[in-house]
Amino acid sequence: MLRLEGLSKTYKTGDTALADVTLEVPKGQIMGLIGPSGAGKSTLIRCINRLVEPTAGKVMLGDVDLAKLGKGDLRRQRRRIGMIFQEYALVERLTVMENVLSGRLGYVPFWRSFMRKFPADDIQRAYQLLDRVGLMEHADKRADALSGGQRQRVGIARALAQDPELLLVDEPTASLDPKTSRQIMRLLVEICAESGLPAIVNIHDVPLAQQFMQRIVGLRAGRVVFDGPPEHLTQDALTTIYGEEDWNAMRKGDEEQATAEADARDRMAALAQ
Ligand SMILES: Nc1ncnc2c1ncn2[C@@H]1O[C@H](COP(=O)(O)OP(=O)(O)OP(=O)(O)O)[C@@H](O)[C@H]1O
Repeated sequence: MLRLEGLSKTYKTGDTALADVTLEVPKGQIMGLIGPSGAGKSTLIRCINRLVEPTAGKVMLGDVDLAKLGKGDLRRQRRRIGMIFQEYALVERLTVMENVLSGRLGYVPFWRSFMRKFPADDIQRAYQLLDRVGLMEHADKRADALSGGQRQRVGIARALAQDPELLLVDEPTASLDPKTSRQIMRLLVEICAESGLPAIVNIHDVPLAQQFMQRIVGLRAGRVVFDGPPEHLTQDALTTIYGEEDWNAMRKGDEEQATAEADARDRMAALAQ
């Protein structure tokens, strides 16, 4: 379980990116983080793994306050947090299997990782994970030979290989088409439910968040202005999060995109006949 208590961040420039955020993500819950550009979503995720140093507050992962740790302890504790990124962050010239095994690097001694000698248990687990994300037959391919959706599946398997207690997911579908985005979201939701992992997903796409997240937290100017299930995310709530003008513009953009997708589908269907 993750608990943030009074988490705040003011950058040296004087920008207050997070102001007194308190929330809890229980085991197995997948929480979507939404909000306009500059609301503090990335800062929140980065304060949890301390890529950004919080100005105040606690980041409790189980009994440990990550915000308090010195460098050595932090390095060890970071193993407990799996990260999944928008741009996948794979090593392109390594195989899918090697990329998944790299999730174990925090656990194996340096010489073993240097020689790429991973324990048999790690290799067996990596195969299980590849099977789980539907990439078993691609294990020996180089990462740069995969599609975007397949790369993100590798990213998910690598994060899980770490045996994390928390997943932090930063715009996992921003580089993917709508259908692949939904497949990736479904996979993430299933995995969190199966393994009891709590997850925070930074997500720009509101309809996608509404479709897949069990809980949505809306940030505006560094503060939590909405926290509830997707069905409570009414037009009023969205206006509170995004502001009247921005929300209308976003909605219009979504409608245009949906019309364009439907149009493309119709044309493909006509061509197929
Ligand atoms: N390194 C930095 N130095 C100074 N200010 C920063 C830094 N990073 C972010 N900020 C500021 O903190 C605020 C929150 O930024 P953050 O990137 O967390 O928002 P976000 O919700 O993730 O935005 P986006 O959706 O555009 O990625 C913004 O006002 C931003 O200008």
